[in-house]
Amino acid sequence: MDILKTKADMQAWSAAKKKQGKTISFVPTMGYLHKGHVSLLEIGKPLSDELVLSIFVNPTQFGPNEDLNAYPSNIQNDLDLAQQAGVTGVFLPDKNEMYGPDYQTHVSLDHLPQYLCGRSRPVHFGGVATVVTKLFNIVMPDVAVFGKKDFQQLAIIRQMVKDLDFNIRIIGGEIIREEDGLAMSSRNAYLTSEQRASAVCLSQAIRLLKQKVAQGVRSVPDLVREAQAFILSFDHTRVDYIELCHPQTLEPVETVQAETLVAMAVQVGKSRLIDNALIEPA
Ligand SMILES: Nc1ncnc2c1ncn2[C@@H]1O[C@H](COP(=O)(O)OP(=O)(O)OP(=O)(O)O)[C@@H](O)[C@H]1O
Ligand SMILES: CC(C)(CO)[C@@H](O)C(=O)[O-]
Ligand code: BAL
Repeated sequence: MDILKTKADMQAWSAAKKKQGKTISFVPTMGYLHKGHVSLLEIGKPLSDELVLSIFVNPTQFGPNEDLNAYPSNIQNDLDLAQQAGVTGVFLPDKNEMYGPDYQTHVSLDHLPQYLCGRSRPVHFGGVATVVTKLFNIVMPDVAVFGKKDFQQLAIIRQMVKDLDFNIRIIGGEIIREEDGLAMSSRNAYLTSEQRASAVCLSQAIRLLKQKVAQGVRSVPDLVREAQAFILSFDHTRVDYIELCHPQTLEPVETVQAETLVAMAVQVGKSRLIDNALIEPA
């Protein structure tokens, strides 16, 4: 497994592989790897000859009051997991390597970032679109794998790849969960044991909403009210949003008539946790 710390080294590595006729799968991450990340590596591995993992905590996708400086890190453990998963190249740049002092170009999308997480994280998706564009140009993958836990991020990347004509196949990996249903996340590391017990409220609220829809409830305000009350019955929780929306446009819906995305963000202690699922009315 090769570790590449500069853009030039990474580009040269990928160019050399391509010259040998090899294809490249790519999994971008911010590190502190867990089984969710490993599942994306497992998806990417059989699809190409080479498997590249990037680890970069991208400062431009964090707002001023977010957890950039507290973001967890354990590079040695990440490298061990990467090796076990068959990664052949790790891109591990630092902040100055990615953004020089005169950096001034940003990628933005008109609509998709306005919904869901974009409302409370106004700079987030511009930062993601910009860094993923840079990572695609540096790693030059044939295939890139993103998790469905960040459903809106995946939708934005797909749109960006289409709009900007990247010749990269984008694959979405299913959400990997703890035994009690909590979606795995690097931010689960911030939870105290009491908060960890409350964190199950997101996946349980999704289950509740699925049950209500199966019972025939169709009114989104009613569904959201029920889910909100359920989540607030757990200690240490604050609802950022619970929304039901169109799975492609992410526009809010008023009634559940067709396949609908339910997405939520809940602050549990210091962790802002997200979860989502598709609901199909019977
Ligand atoms: N539980 C999960 N199941 C599947 N994919 C996941 C899961 N958690 C994260 N991913 C995916 O891993 C990739 C890298 O995400 P990232 O490094 O931000 O991890 P994270 O655990 O989501 O961290 P955070 O706590 O910042 O949300 C993204 O494509 C993300 O959607
Ligand atoms: C895609 C990504 C690596 C860009 O920094 C990040 O948003 C993430 O880990 O999901
Ligand atoms: N997985 C999304 C990265 C972030 O929350 O900044």
